Amino acid sequence: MWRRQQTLLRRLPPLRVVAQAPASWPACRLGRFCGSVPEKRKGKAAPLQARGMVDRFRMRAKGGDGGNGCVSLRRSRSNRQGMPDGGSGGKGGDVILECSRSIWDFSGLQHHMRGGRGGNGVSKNQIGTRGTVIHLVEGEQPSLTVNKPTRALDPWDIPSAEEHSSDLDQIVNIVAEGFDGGLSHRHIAPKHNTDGNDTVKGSSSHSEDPKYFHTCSKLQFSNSNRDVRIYSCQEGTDEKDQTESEDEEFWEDEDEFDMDEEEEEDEKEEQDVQYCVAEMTKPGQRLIIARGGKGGLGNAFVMKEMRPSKANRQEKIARLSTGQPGTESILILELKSIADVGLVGLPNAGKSTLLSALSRAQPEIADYEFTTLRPNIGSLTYEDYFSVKVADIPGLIKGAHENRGLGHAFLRHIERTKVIAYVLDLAATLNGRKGIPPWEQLHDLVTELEHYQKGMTRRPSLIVANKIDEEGAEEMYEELKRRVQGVPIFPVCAILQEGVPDLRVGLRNLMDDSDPQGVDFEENDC
Ligand SMILES: Nc1nc2c(ncn2[C@@H]2O[C@H](COP(=O)(O)OP(=O)(O)OP(=O)(O)O)[C@@H](O)[C@H]2O)c(=O)[nH]1
Repeated sequence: MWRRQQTLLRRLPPLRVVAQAPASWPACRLGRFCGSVPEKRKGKAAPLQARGMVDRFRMRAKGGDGGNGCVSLRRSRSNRQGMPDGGSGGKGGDVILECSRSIWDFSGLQHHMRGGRGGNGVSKNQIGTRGTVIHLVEGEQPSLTVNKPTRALDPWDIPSAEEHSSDLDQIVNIVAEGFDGGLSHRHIAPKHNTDGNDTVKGSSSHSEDPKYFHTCSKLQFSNSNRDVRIYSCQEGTDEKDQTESEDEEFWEDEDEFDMDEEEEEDEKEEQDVQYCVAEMTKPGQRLIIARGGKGGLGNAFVMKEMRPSKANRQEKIARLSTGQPGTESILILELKSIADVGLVGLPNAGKSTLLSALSRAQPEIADYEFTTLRPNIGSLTYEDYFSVKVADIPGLIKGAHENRGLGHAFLRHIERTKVIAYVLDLAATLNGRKGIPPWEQLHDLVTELEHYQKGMTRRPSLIVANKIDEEGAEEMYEELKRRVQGVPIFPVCAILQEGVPDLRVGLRNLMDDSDPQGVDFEENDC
């Protein structure tokens, strides 16, 4: 078994952890293709992948095939004909998706996941042995108890843009709770999550059974505060040669399922995707994404339990001894932040500076556009220990919905925020700069958000009029107040942290506010 693990390890590339990773990636949305594997299309690289962060990922999972039952006779002096003693084959391994705090993004994930094949039955009534594991991260130790959340790597510990989390997130061990996402089965009912916290619930599955995880090593590719880990476990050790050849076939498909092609294929197949079939938001949640096939029956079992007639005995034994194939599914994994407040602004407006002023986050700040290439999340804690998560997403530009700039790629991270804070640069047109006036910035931002999701701008919002320290900014601020109504406007100098305490109060008020309130400004004003 050890040799086999080594073989598999060699074949799998080591998993990477993205060191400069965002802190909080709570929800993972899964979509399942109900159609067949898409036709190969060569071409452009996926834009997000090119930028380093993988927050959308397509993968194919295949449960391990069940091992074959053994046909064997034990002969003795007293029984020359022999007694059937062939053991049944082991069940193929399931491929399980697990939500974990230590995953940053999908960059360490394999596009193909396959559960191990169940071991073939052997003579003397032994069933296929249990326990071969596919490791996803090099160097992790096998664990006997994986049915609880693990904290192998705390995202807050990784030096990057995120700060130390002060909120005491409850680590809820939902542990599968009979969690059968049913993804590996024929029918999947789309799940509509309303509160962003619920998850798929279902009937019982193996994952409840501690036995099932026996000798299953959990190893993770990593992501975040809420994240996803995939591992595969197997009941039954297979016979080396047989499995290896099957594995090779599976990995060979990799070319046909190339990462570069996936993003563009997504567009083509939009109509085939069942969106949001499951959401994983709490550490420890597990989802079986492909089930291992049942093992074939050994002749000892068939003879004892089924007592086939002499006439069809051989045929029946042969038929029942074949292990069943594992199921297969193709999924899209998508990361979504669950921040409370989303900072939205044009590039260079000072969002990252503001995030670092509001919280202890230390995102990259520079005097050029698109410094922020991935969302950063900071935690804002009040005196009464009320905590608010603030997400700073890469700058939006006009036409983002037509995929200009970083496009809509990151907007999904603020899709669930309760409050939107529009960060406007008061100094964009001052001192000879050729920027956009703040009210036009706001107009562009609102337009882009509405393009992304209708009604998005109706949620509680405020405006951060940043760079009030610049010469002429006061006048711009007055003009902005005149043109924009309906939302509070906070003059701020993020760099000197001026106006930040008031802004904190304003954000808190909006968090407590139950009445939706959006930006309201005269069209002809902008
Ligand atoms: N004068 C002044 N400059 C500021 C203020 N806040 C931010 N800046 C500067 O504005 C520039 C852009 O700041 P960032 O925080 O990187 O802006 P951003 O919106 O995150 O930019 P992107 O990453 O491109 O989206 C930096 O040079 C900051 O020093 C402010 O209150 N006053």
